[in-house]
Amino acid sequence: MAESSDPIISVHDLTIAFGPKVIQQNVSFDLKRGSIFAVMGGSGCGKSTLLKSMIGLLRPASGQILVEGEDYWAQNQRRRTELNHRFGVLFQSAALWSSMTVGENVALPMEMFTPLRPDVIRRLVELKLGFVGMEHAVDLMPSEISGGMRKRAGLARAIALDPDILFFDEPSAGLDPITSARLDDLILTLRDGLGATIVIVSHELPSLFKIADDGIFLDAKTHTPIAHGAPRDLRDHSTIPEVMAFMNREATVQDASATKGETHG
Ligand SMILES: Nc1ncnc2c1ncn2[C@@H]1O[C@H](COP(=O)(O)OP(=O)(O)OP(=O)(O)O)[C@@H](O)[C@H]1O
Repeated sequence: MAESSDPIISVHDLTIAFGPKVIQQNVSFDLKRGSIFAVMGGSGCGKSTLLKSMIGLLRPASGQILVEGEDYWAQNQRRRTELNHRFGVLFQSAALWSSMTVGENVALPMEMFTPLRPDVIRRLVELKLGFVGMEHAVDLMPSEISGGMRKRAGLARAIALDPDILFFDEPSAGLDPITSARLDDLILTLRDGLGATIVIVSHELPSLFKIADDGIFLDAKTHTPIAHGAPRDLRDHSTIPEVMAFMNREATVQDASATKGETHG
């Protein structure tokens, strides 16, 4: 892990849009090296879309994403692909190839992007699966393992190329609370053990309070971030009604217009 205090990624005045439909604008934040950064906000506010623009799947309408000072979207495709090797991604579904064993899934990025010999790859696959406690599942098919195990296998694949920045989109979706808590511990281990920097999109507030030390809150109504900070700090100290309601799981936003809208009998 580099010792520099410079941000590993800086997002500057980003606008993300689908054609004329602006999803979020004026998005700016620094991703501190070694942090676990939460992208928060209600359904449809643009969390996954922001993630997509950070991992190279969606070109922003304007603004910059600097990866250690290098303007990601100003690079040609070849350079962007090189930068992508620094990124590990785990989507909600874990997205394992169903026709390949767990081990083959983890091996795939190494086969595609490294010149390593098959026996070396096999050893590395065992190491990666060992890291997530899945070494016994190397020869199983994805259909033979549970949802939590699939997530862990997806994690092993996400770290196949030793990325230093990991992106997780709803990693605990569909998991029971205990499996979800174990995944939190694994994410902390990835940060502390491998020195990775992690960006996480999640609605799981207990998980965010436990693991995230920074974040951004995207507002669906105004299409712009309305708060920055660690989820637990936003929960305890934010005075913004939308943020307070979200962080404290309140069904209604406590503001003047909401109170006015209440009817009694
Ligand atoms: N390919 C697309 N074309 C047009 N609009 C899209 C596309 N993908 C997503 N959107 C829209 O962009 C907005 C943001 O979607 P996104 O999936 O990023 O939200 P989210 O905050 O991740 O939501 P959730 O928490 O429900 O997963 C939504 O209004 C969605 O309908």
